[in-house]
Amino acid sequence: MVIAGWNKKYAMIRKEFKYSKEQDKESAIILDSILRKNISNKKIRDEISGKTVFVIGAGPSLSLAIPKLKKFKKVVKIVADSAVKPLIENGIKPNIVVTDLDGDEHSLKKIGKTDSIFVVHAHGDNISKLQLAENFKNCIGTTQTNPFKKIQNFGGFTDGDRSVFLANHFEAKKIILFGMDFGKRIGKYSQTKASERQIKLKKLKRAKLLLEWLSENSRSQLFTTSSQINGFEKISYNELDIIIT
Ligand SMILES: Nc1ncnc2c1ncn2[C@@H]1O[C@H](COP(=O)(O)OP(=O)(O)OP(=O)(O)O)[C@@H](O)[C@H]1O
Ligand SMILES: Nc1nc2c(c(=O)[nH]1)N=C(CO)CN2
Ligand SMILES: [Mg+2]
Repeated sequence: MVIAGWNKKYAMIRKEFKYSKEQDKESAIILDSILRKNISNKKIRDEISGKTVFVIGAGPSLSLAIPKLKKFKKVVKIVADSAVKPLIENGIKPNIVVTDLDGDEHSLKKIGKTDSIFVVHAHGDNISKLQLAENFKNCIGTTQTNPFKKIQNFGGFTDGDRSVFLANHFEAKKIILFGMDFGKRIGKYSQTKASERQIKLKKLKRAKLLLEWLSENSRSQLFTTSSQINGFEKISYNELDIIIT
């Protein structure tokens, strides 16, 4: 089931970014046809339900977070797109990758061969990239329109906030954010082209508002090590040992 109120949020996003519902649907249909061996939700639920999970984005604070993250080998890490590359370069393995396939292709393909679970998002502007999903051993597909066949909708917009909506959907006990700064600076690890900076900043603004909206009804405990988000408790890296228990 789609999170209550999502369709209204999606209508606002379509209006703000001038997206076409028809193209979003078309993309989802193509992804559905590509996902011949999509995995069951049980696998992903087992990773998340009742657990503390980290959601890792590609904001400026990711550089500071990486040395801290190395300590927490056993904590489930849900990693948004461009954050995958710097993490694997530092020996940190994502358990779940949330991507609309515009992160570093080489890193996505490399991790796609392992047992990490991929949550691939189809939208009207990534149709040409969907074929990449064939490289992922464990993969599920998502859309921002209505779910159908193998394609699901857990809510959310950018890869980072969609990771939080995913963790919320599968009832994580605690969700702790890293590299999720939003604000006016795009992180150096983000694969954003110069021509897309303005639109990216607008997307980040929308993503933050969606997380604040989610926090109003979430049953997960929400924390952030990055900049302040209403509804999330701001914590320091020193507090992690206590909070993850
Ligand atoms: N200041 C920031 N700069 C970059 N990413 C950020 C920032 N703050 C939060 N994030 C989160 O990190 C995620 C991963 O960053 P990345 O640059 O890969 O995004 P992206 O792949 O372009 O995202 P999307 O495709 O969803 O727009 C973003 O989806 C966003 O939610
Ligand atoms: N149609 C469309 N949908 C999206 C897009 C986008 O560029 N086009 N980008 C997203 C996150 O970056 C999420 N959803
Ligand atoms: Mg992306």
